[in-house]
Amino acid sequence: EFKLQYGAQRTGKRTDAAMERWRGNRFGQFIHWGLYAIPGGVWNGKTYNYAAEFLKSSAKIPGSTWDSLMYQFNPKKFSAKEWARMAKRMGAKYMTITTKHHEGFCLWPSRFTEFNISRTPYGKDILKELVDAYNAEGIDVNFYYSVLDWHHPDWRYDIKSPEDSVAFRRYLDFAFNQLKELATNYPTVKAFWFDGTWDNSVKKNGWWTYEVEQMLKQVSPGAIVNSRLRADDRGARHFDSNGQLMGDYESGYERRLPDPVTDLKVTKWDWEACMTVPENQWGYHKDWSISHVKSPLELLEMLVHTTSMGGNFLLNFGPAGDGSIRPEEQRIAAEIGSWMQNNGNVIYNSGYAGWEKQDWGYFTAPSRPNTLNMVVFNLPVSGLLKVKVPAGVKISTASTGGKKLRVEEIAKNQYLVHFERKWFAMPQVIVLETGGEGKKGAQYQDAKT
Ligand SMILES: C[C@@H]1N[C@@H](C(=O)NCc2ccccc2)[C@H](O)[C@@H]1O
Repeated sequence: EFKLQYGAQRTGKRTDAAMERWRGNRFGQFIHWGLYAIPGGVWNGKTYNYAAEFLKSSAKIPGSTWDSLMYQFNPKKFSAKEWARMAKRMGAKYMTITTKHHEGFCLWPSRFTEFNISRTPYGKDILKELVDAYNAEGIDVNFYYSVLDWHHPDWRYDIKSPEDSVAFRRYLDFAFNQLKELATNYPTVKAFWFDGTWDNSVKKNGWWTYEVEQMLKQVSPGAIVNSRLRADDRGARHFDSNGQLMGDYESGYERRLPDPVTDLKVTKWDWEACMTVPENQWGYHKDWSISHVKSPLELLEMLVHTTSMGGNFLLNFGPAGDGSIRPEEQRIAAEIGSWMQNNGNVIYNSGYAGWEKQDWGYFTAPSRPNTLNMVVFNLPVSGLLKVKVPAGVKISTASTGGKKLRVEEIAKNQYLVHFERKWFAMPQVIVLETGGEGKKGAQYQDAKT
């Protein structure tokens, strides 16, 4: 056990109302929008296949050239209300917006840098427009903030000299002031999503990450911060040197999900997975033919998978430089939304059931006791869905769309749900009621081998 000043401030899940709301929201929309959306992965006629929000580094563009994109930022097709309505139809309960990405450009009129929205032809406070439009639709707004900042002269990747130390301290003060500005000026914001904290410079200043968490929770009571913000006294990140999760939820699942059989440890804490639609594009890229583009159904399965393991799913949208949402993303919002319309109850306020994963799909546990949801993605040719229950649990009924299905107890703590449907276009939901008595005197004799 290490004695830590800047380690985890709490063990176990937060149980306050703000965290229960964040947890119950389950499904969020990530939005990556900044100057990188203007070139969209193409520079001087050349398409760069790397993530579009890194075009500055992948195309080796000088800072002054990149920064002058600010004078072109004038999204004629931007409508915060339209974006919010689309997110509502998709069934997102929260939205996380990049206030400042690695490029350092601020979507709000920050008084701590000129490199912000007020200096663009657009001029208006995009952050305020988005917060107001999404909140008006009943969707919570969270702020993404990159500590890594390619624009700020005092940013350092490591601290190798007294000069680095002095400069980086100025940078940390700048970032602290920006964060306090964000928490103060946008009081309805619920959570802060930190990124760009993997460099040695931040790892050597774990105290600052602790101070930021404390300040945000003072300025904005109930505020939620992700584990990615935090480094402890010894530079350990996400989990402190004693193995305790820092921040309020684990944010290490980026473009990957925990395995439902081998990674069950994640069910012990709150966590969120964030996901791109292409293989690796967060900002708008003009050419999505360069990688696999996930279908609405692939993404819907990831949402259900995440809920089944007690996590939140943050699905990314990368609006174009003109403020339009590309057709692929519109279709994803519409198709996921059509399923969520009728089945959102298996996602919202639902989580890990603690039952053994089966091949046909995922269990989710609603807040209502003695009921469980089966979300079926893969129908076995037998039409028989295997369910193994924890010792002593009995299944009394199974129904889909209000229609009863035959439930057959076939061995100790094992049932088959008869689901004779031969084909379906969207995942099917079966509701299980538990309780009651199993077969009287049922003898399931273990074989002698
Ligand atoms: C949530 C995602 N995190 C950012 C990311 O992958 N940064 C890693 C990175 C930072 C700098 C150069 C290469 C790669 C992405 O741009 C997204 O914002």
